[in-house]
Amino acid sequence: MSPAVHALAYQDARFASRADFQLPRHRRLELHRPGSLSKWLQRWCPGTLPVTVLRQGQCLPTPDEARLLALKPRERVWVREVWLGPSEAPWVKGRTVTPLREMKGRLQALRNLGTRPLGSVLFTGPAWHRSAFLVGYLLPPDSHAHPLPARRSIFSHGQSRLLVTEGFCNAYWQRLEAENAARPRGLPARAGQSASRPNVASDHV
Ligand SMILES: C=C(O[C@@H]1C=C(C(=O)O)C=C[C@H]1O)C(=O)O
Repeated sequence: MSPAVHALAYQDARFASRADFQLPRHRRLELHRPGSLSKWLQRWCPGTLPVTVLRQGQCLPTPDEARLLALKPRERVWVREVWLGPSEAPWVKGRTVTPLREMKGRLQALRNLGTRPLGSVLFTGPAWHRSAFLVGYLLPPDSHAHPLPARRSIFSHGQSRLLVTEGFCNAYWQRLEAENAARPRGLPARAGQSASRPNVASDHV
């Protein structure tokens, strides 16, 4: 699957936290992995983690984002959409949304992130508070693309909030499951193994 197909398929995908959410237990647990996801993915890359920026800039939020961030009607946000992992078969689709009016001070630096992963800002320097994960699916507007198991949480610091949504592609599950199968029994990959700062809080999004 080329990134272009992915980009079209999952742009502005709706997040659905569904009552019929069904995943094998190990995948469900994986969605709650604490710490920096980009750092976790980094171990699969010999050099730097490939980050493909699909778009970055101002737009209107999706209805579910507006609701979660309690935005005013038609209030604009700054959005960044990326693929993390090899461009021919990316592992994770990331979408970060912050209300424009909250994009002050240190958050201005987000505009210059480029292909550095967001995790390099969120998990180093001053502590961000991270809400508990909401898990579900990313439902693409294009019905030919399949839903991705996904999670989202809000990072907050002072008056600033970032809603980060991460959708996990087949290539991610395949790689992880191959790795687990190769590991001696009783030694599962430990949640938070790669976390520089767990940064997990108890309140729900
Ligand atoms: C939130 C993190 O950042 C990751 C990096 C992103 C980016 O560079 O835009 C987006 C989503 C995340 O998966 C993380 O590393 O945990």
